[in-house]
This record gives sequence, structure tokens and C-alpha cells, in this order.
Amino acid sequence: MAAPSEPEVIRDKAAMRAWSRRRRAEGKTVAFVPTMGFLHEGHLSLVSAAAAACAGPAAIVVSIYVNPSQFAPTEDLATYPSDFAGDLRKLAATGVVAAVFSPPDLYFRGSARRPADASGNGAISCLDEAGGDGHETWIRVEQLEKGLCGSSRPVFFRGVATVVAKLFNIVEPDIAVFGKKDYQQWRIICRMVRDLDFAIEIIGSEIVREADGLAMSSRNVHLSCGERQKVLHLLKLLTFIYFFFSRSRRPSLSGSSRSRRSSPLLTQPSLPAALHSSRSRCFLEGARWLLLPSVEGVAGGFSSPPRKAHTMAGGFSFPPR
Ligand SMILES: Nc1ncnc2c1ncn2[C@@H]1O[C@H](COP(=O)(O)OP(=O)(O)OP(=O)(O)O)[C@@H](O)[C@H]1O
Ligand SMILES: CC(C)(CO)[C@@H](O)C(=O)[O-]
Ligand code: BAL
Repeated sequence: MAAPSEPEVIRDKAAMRAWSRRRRAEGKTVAFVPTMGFLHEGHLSLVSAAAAACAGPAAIVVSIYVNPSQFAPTEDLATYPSDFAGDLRKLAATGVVAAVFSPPDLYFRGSARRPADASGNGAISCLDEAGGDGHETWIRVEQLEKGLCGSSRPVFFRGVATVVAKLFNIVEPDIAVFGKKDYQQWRIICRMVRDLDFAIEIIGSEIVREADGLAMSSRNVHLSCGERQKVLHLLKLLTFIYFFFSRSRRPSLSGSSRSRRSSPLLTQPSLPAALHSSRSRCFLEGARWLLLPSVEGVAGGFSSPPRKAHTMAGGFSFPPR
């Protein structure tokens, strides 16, 4: 990549929107990478994908915002890792990021915000249980948010879809890039953009992994050595199941409309037909049951479970890379 150059840091919504409009008036494509910060090579690969997707002159914007509305009060908002100065250095080193949008807060909190209790432990999101005249407008992608991460994190995808829509309205990008590590999230954003007529091209970018195969993820810093080993075992098992079924069963299993209806996520054409069969579902269910103690062991080891399924699975997606 090119020589380091400092991105402009923008904190204000109106200033961000004005910045994007100026760039577009100059004939640039505004390409957007939303993140929650504590950046690693996975995030930087999205920046490269954004640069590659712009045919002509580009204005690349990265947002760094830990969105409270995707965290339930039982989750880890308070301990989410951050290193803003380090993030800026990494983005500057890419030489292609023109602006970093890092707002202090994107929500109207209202007067009914729940106060901290005597021990100082108030609800830390979902928007501190906002009510009254606080934020009350939500986007739900009703079918795709069911299952997988949606099962263990009940407010997660509602918060993601809502904040991404807010960010799209503020940044007004032409292109936005999301990682396939968060596969369900990527599919949900694509569906929201289609259903609500956002004039934005969504790009899904491939998973970047550590040398041992674990998908890079900001929260990996919270994993102990033992937890990491358990996650890697799970990743190996899933990879084995994938290859076993995709090689030996695929030809006879495609085109079953009945099984394709069972989960909206599994109807994406990029997923192997093998995984739609009732037989492979039984196998996966059995494996999940056998592995549950180790998965729960990993989840229980964190200060604020539940964790995301993809982190448990080492960022496994279909097909594995
Ligand atoms: N290893 C990776 N490969 C590709 N994309 C990634 C990777 N890690 C994160 N991304 C993408 O970067 C974007 C921002 O993600 P985020 O800031 O939540 O980081 P994260 O590493 O996914 O954090 P977390 O540990 O909370 O999942 C998302 O679109 C996500 O899918
Ligand atoms: C898309 C996102 C930035 C919304 O907060 C977040 O869920 C993430 O980083 O994957
Ligand atoms: N990359 C997903 C963000 C989250 O887990 O909240």
C-alpha cells in the first residue's frame, strides 16, 4: 500500500455528511468500512477491498463506533477492547483512508434512562433500557435474524441493522464493505439494503485468519490459551464435517425445496447443498451436542457471556478458507 497519510478524524454527524457530499461533488466514490475499532488485519483487508472496489478516484471512510444498541445488558459492552490511537496509526499506514468517523454517541437517550443501582451496576445497554423520549425506532430483518447468533444475542441484529442504517444515512456511501466472518450480519445488511432501497453497493470480504487458523477478531484478546485450543478443535471439526458432506453427499442433495425452506440463511446459493440435507443436519446437531461442554466452557470463561457463535467456531464459514 501507499505511504502513510493521516486520515481526518470526524466526530460530528453533520460534518461527516458534509464531508461525504463534498467528496462526491469532486467526482469521488465514497467507500465505507464500518467497525467497532481495536483494528487488526481483518479490518485492514476490508479497507483494501473498499479501495479495490472503487473504479476511479476514491474517498475511503472507516467508522469506529462501539454501538451500544447491539449489546444486551448481560453482554460485554463495558469490556469491549479499544485502542483509538493504535487504530489511527494502522489506518494511516494503509495510505488510502481519507476519514475516520468516530462519534461520541449516535443515539437520543431520553429522560427515562435507567439510573445505576446501588452497586453502581446499571443496565449497560440495550441503550440502558431506553424508554420515554429516548431512541425507539428499530430495523428488524425478521427472518434472517432468526437462529445462529440471533439465538444467543436477542437484540444483536436489531441493533446492527439499526446502527448500520443510521451510519448509511450519515456517511451516505456509494459502497460499503462487511466481513464474511460475520456471515449472518453480512447477509442481513444485504437484505436490509435491498428491502429498504438504499442506493449502496454492499461488498462481502473474505475471512482473514491467524497463522493457527483462528479467524482474526477483536475479542480474541480475551481468549486464554486453553480457550483458544478449544475453539481451534471446534473449527477443525466443522471443517471436517464440511468436507465430508460437501464431497460425498452434494450430488444427491441439491434442489430439495422442503429443506431449503427450513433456514433462510441456508438458502444462500454460496452454501453447499450438502448442508441442507436432514442427514447432515442430524450429524451437525450430534456434533454440536458432543461439543457443547467445551463450547460452554469457552463461553463461561469470559467475563460477560454469551459470546457469538462465530467466535466459538473460530470464524468458520461455508466454504472454509
Ligand atoms: N478476520 C476477519 N476477516 C474479515 N473481516 C473481518 C474480520 N474480523 C472482522 N471483520 C469485519 O470487520 C467489520 C468490523 O468488525 P468488528 O469491528 O466487530 O471487529 P471484529 O474483529 O469482528 O470484532 P468482534 O471480536 O467483536 O467480532 C465487520 O464487517 C467484520 O465482519
Ligand atoms: C457492523 C458493525 C460496525 C455495527 O456496529 C458491527 O456489528 C461490526 O463491527 O461488525
Ligand atoms: N463483529 C460483530 C460485532 C459484535 O459482536 O458486536
